[in-house]
Amino acid sequence: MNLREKYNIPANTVITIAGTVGVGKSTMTNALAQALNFRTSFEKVDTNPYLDKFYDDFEKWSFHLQIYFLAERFKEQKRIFEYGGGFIQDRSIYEDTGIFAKMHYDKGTMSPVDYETYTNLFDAMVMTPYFPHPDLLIYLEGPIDDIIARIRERGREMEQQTPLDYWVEMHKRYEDWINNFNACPVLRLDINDYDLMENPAQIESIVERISYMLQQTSHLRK
Ligand SMILES: Nc1ncnc2c1ncn2[C@@H]1O[C@H](COP(=O)(O)OP(=O)(O)O)[C@@H](O)[C@H]1O
Ligand SMILES: Nc1ncnc2c1ncn2[C@H]1C[C@H](O)[C@@H](COP(=O)(O)O)O1
Repeated sequence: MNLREKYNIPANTVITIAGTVGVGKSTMTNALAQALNFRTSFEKVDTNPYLDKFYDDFEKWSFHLQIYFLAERFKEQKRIFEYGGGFIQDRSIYEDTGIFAKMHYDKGTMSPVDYETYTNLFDAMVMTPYFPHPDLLIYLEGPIDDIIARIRERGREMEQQTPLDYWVEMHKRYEDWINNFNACPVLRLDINDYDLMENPAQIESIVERISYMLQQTSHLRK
């Protein structure tokens, strides 16, 4: 019996993993997908044609990058729907607008007119009754110093050149964002309470908590 069956997790469940850059979303996505025998939906960083340019010049490329991410995530949403669920998704679509687009607008690196065009498009595509929300959002959180250490350790060139203030600001915004998030149920995990790299078997206790949350919120999906 696999963990999905053991903990009664429906085969069509869709779980999205949220949290700031470097917190461990991809690592968690892989571990959970393997434990539950689910498919994965990843952000494609290496093939993103705007990401490097964006880190070089936020002002010039913010709008292009947000439109690109929106299109990519929407295509992934369609793929998940077509398979009938059973997915772990690395990063939620809600973070694009709630964190990234808003932060760049507030900081002046996305113009008001671009921000309005983007949020209008986002709301028309996503915040409608026709858009299926995930069954659960797992929010990964932890101290900023640990997260910066992970960004360094991963070593993506464009992220190394970005001022530390950028990650600090993002970390703060994430805390405010998650405290007000209500598009779907949320399970919060502190990265210092588990270590999937040192101890992969800990995934079972996370699956158990997921199962509990899904049972507590099952009335919302009927
Ligand atoms: N439990 C952990 N302990 C130490 N390092 C970790 C842990 N989980 C992830 N990492 C490392 O942190 C970095 C960022 O993790 P990643 O899963 O790519 O984050 P994200 O997808 O949120 O950006 C990677 O180098 C990864 O190997
Ligand atoms: N919507 C976004 N706007 C700007 N930058 C973004 C957005 N979504 C992801 N990113 C960046 C942040 C990281 O450099 C990479 C991948 O994110 P990660 O959290 O490491 O999976 O893309």
